[in-house]
Amino acid sequence: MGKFAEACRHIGFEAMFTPRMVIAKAWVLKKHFDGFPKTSDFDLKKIELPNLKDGELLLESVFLSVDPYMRPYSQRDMKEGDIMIGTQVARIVESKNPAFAVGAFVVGNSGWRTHFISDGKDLQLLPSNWPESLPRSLALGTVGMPGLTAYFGLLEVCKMKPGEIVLVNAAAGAVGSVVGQLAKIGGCKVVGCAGSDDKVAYLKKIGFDEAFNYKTVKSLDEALRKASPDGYDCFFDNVGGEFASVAINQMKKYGRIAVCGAISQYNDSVPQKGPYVQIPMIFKELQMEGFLVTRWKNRQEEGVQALLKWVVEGKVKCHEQVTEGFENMPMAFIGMLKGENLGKAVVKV
Ligand SMILES: NC(=O)C1=CN([C@@H]2O[C@H](COP(=O)(O)OP(=O)(O)OC[C@H]3O[C@@H](n4cnc5c(N)ncnc54)[C@H](OP(=O)(O)O)[C@@H]3O)[C@@H](O)[C@H]2O)C=CC1
Ligand SMILES: CCCCCCCCC/C=C/C=O
Repeated sequence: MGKFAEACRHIGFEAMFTPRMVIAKAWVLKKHFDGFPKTSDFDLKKIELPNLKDGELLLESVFLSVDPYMRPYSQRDMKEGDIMIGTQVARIVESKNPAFAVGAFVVGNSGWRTHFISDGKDLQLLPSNWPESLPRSLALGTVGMPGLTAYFGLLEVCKMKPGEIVLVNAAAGAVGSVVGQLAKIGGCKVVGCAGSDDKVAYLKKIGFDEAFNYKTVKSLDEALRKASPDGYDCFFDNVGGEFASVAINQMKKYGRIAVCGAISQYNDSVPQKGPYVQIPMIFKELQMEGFLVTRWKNRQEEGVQALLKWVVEGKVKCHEQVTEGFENMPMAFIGMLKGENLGKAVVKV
């Protein structure tokens, strides 16, 4: 070590001159899921990160998202040994890119990792008007991808109009809880279904007109009819399968169904066979449209600003299920698929 570096070490400036070695932790898909994911399907790896090149930045994940799409995505698009796909809120800890300052927070799509290097192209800075008091984790939930799914799904796919009746399932989750609240803001009557009495109580607290526990009702058909004897104009379907097959028969004429998710089918090893949709589609003249939130990438700013405003004004309430510790990511993911979350499931590193 040279005299200058030695002197720096003594006065604590060593880190300024010694390139820091960062070991990132990452969760990989060890084995393709067979049915419901198990913790043994994941492996925790350590990866040594190289020094930054010009234009690059080093980021540290602060919150990571666990989302249902990861389950079908892993089956279709991942190989065993790949790092789990996912989004995080991350802090910039080192920067050789003038567009990104150290200390700023971004949303990244770098998978289940504690640290990563980026050239900035795939990063989204948190909006500059993000209030200091608002948890940054909301950028993964109500003011992020799930909130945008609710926003564009309701406006562009369901085409909801004031006075209409909206049905949403998985209603106490990240997408569903925003769907219900936006439909209320839009002047609709909202019916929500969720898988526990606590979730049902939460839905009523945040303004749903009717809510019931789909796991304990004697007949789903009767419960839907009781909640809205006139039927439904819009059905925001997060669940698919049996629920959707029953609900389609209670759509009003010219009703619109937004096929957002099919979580009841994601863990099936053998595809479900169900009743077919053609008869109600024809005689009720329904519209049923599948969508991915990414369709509205070019309107992301509009959606984020609208959601942020409603959250700041207190018109949209948020709840998060926060799991502490990066090592608990698989557990948080599995828990969310089992319905253990109220609101958005996130992991705090
Ligand atoms: N099309 C798109 O672009 C997008 C689609 N999605 C989809 O939206 C849906 C909701 O996602 P998100 O809000 O993030 O997740 P949630 O926060 O709603 O969490 C998932 C919830 O699904 C419910 N659930 C799990 N298994 C079943 C089942 N067999 N039957 C009924 N409900 C079940 C559970 O709630 P409960 O206790 O009520 O059963 C669980 O809490 C998912 O299907 C997801 O794939 C999400 C984002 C974008
Ligand atoms: C890691 C980047 C992926 C972010 C895109 C998320 C798109 C979600 C589409 C969801 C479909 C069904 O759940």
